[in-house]
Amino acid sequence: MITTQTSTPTPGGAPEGNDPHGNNPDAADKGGKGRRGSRGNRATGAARRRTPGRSALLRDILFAVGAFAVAMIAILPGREGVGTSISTMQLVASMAAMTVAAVGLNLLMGYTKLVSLGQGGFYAIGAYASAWLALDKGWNPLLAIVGALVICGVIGALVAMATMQMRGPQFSVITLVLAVLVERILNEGKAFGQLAGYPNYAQHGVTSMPPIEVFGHVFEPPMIANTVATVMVPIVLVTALVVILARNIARSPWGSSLSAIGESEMLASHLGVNVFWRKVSVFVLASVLGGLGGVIAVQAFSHLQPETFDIYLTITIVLAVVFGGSGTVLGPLVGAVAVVWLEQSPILTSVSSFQQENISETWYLSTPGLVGILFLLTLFLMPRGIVGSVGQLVHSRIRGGAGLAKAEAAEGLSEASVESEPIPDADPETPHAEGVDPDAILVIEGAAKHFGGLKAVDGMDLQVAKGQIHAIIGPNGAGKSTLANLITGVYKPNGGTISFQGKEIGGLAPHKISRSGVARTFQTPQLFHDATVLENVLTGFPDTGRTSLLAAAVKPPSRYRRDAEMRDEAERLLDLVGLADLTDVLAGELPYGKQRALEIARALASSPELIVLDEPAAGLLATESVGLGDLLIALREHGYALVVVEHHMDLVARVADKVTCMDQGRLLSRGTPEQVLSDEAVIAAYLGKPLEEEQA
Ligand SMILES: Nc1ncnc2c1ncn2[C@@H]1O[C@H](COP(=O)(O)OP(=O)(O)OP(=O)(O)O)[C@@H](O)[C@H]1O
Repeated sequence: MITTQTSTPTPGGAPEGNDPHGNNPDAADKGGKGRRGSRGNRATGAARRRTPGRSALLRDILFAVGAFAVAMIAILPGREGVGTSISTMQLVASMAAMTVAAVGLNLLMGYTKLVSLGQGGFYAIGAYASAWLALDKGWNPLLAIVGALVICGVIGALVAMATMQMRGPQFSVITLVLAVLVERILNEGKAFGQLAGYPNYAQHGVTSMPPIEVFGHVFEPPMIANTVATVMVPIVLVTALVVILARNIARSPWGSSLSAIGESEMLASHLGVNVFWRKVSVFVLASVLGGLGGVIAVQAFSHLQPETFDIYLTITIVLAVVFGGSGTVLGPLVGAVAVVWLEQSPILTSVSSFQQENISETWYLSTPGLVGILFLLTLFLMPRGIVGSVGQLVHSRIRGGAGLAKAEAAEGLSEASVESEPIPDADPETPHAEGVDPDAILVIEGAAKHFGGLKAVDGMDLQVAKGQIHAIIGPNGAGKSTLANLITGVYKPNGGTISFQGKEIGGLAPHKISRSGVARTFQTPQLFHDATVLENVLTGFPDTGRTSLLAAAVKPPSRYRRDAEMRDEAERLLDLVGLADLTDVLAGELPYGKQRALEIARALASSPELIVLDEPAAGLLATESVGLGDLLIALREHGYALVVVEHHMDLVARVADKVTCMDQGRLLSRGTPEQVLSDEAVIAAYLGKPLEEEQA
């Protein structure tokens, strides 16, 4: 699910005031000025901006304090260092190792919907590499850990770059093969102690890993009776830190970009996300966290057992994520703790014994089999996992269907809503009211797109100026959507040029075109149905594509400020399109017409210069269509250039400044709505029927 975006520093470290889309503190101030002139609750805008930042900071501090407190409480039983606490501390360490690996996998599988079955492989690489560097290469143990994590990151990057064009089963199978290969190589390769394990007394003449030593302080593992297992302190603190940083990431625009990719890669790229590199980044991050899980295991147990790193390890990590709640912040922690506890609990041992006694001594489901059954039960009975299910229950109790009722009760794209809010100018520096020179910002010359022998677009020209609504009409299959897709980068043209604000954009990736100031809406609204209306708009801000991973994880103070600004701006845009009362309603609960309005609000969040709308009136009621027309006119008056692919001629006749009619990929007619809609050739192209019949 798309999580609420919290504040974000200016992406790429650029000064915030220089954001080309105007989504910066200054822009927020502009919004603030606009609001002062308009409706009632606007006076509280500044107060609202400050409050979310403060409460978010407070929530984050509480979460961090809670995480560190739980971590320290977990190792309290080992504070005396008595022998009986060894097994408890090893259990806690196993939970910590599993949590860290599961947190990494959750970013990949839960948010990005890339189901990797290779996490156990990275766990093994982290474990073996840190042991190998420390023992065979004589590295300082701390440095060996860093080296192991770098190795995991590099291998993760190579695997990611080789597999990121794949999705679904292909990707999963390749990562599964990776996990199997890694296990065989590490367990049987001569350098790593063959089947005897590594490090291992028989093969290497050492009994255990050298413990980490920092400034003369030795971090002892929970292995020796009457010795305090001091390594447990860094283990649980690192685990808590990983959970905190992962929460920051998941709730940042960077995290939203992962959810966007999980929903639809095409949509994510139109939101300005470089999908390939974002997927590579999250895979590398997951690989490093998988490796860190293995490192923790080595530090806690001081040796490696080959049988620990079989394919069952990978399945256990996947189970931890699914059981706890895939795509939730706390799910991997809860799942890891539950699964590790269950595996080592007397319950499963008793069940195994019961099977042996009552079913067969030779055929019975051992722990992996029983955990497998648990996996299946989770998928069938609780697909959202523990945290996801509890969250859903709480959410529905709190909301009590109020959201849906609100969505049903609220008016559509009403005239009042359109007039209520001033819209930010597309470019405040440039005058663009009617009568002002409308220089074309979009210039298409000879554009062509062929699908095999079919010329979907065949030598089209088009010019669209600031503050102009240019409607594209034509019978079904004329090439209108293909032209829209050429402008927004979905297709690379086979010929011709497409320049936007003087720069050639033909053939650029959608995220680059989006970042240059072109937004779009789709024939069928592409929304995050499990996210709220407000969260959907928040994904439209350029931050989704531009926030760095480091900024997302660390969450500097500027993020809180930016978060408040974005929320303020998002609420204003929702007011503009008539959804102000539905901010907390799930997008999937909105009627179709309001989903279209929401898509427009999200498009506006990127502060575009040009918006391409693909059949925005499709599926709208007549009253909604009127409201949509009002909104389009309002957008034009504020300088946006609009390309509207549309079949509804009443809407076209009312709002368009210019109309281009296409047929069989070519220009059929162009002019004012009156000229084009009365053109004999256009009428003939619509099967000889009056245009009203075509749209019916
Ligand atoms: N990805 C594709 N692969 C093959 N052919 C395609 C593809 N996309 C569009 N076409 C074909 O290109 C032609 C133009 O399609 P396009 O969707 O652009 O028309 P349109 O004017 O938008 O039609 P409609 O009004 O029905 O949406 C059609 O013949 C269509 O079948």
